[in-house]
Amino acid sequence: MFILVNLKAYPCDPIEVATAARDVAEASGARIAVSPQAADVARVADTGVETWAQHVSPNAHGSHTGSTLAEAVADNGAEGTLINHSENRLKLADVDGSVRAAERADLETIVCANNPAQVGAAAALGPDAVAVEPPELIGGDVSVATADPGIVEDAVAAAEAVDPAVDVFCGAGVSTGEDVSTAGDLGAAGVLLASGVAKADDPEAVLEDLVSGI
Ligand SMILES: O=C[C@H](O)COP(=O)(O)O
Repeated sequence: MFILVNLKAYPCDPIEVATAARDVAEASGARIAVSPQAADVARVADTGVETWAQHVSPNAHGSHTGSTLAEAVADNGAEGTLINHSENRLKLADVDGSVRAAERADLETIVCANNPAQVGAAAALGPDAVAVEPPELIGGDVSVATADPGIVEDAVAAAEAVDPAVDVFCGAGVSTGEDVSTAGDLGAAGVLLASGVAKADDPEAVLEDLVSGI
């Protein structure tokens, strides 16, 4: 199980979380990555933790003010990128363009989706993985795998029907090792989480609990 921590725009210290994630990953052997704000990618990557961007733009180099180039985040240490999110919704053509941009820059990709139908559409674009996240459960206290296990199972089936090579993650409300374990039992290859770590008083303790569920 891959644990990907999205820091969103929370007012946490990205280096504190990155250092904790690096240490827990090294001690446990678990795969843990941190996805900071674009401006923090380089210094988070400098900690040695696996680092992901929160977004890359569909465009390549050129006259594109305000874009986040896949090549730029890769050059600054990112190994992968999220694409699309309930909080940063893209048109399908832009999701496709961003997956292609990430491929050009050798970034691993996870496309977020709100439901199994979107998972199928996203899987057809050939990312490495898709993440199903019911918007109403994001930022809450109850894990998607507990509140709506059927959506995880249906997402796994939807991706499998389109492209069995595309892994399925789940996210929303994940904060404990038991949540990780339950997600794995439902067929998820990993979890995407944010508030459980980014808003924690002790991020390292939460990460240690999360890896206990792998
Ligand atoms: O990208 C992460 C997800 O939106 C989950 O967020 P959450 O763990 O705060 O529910």
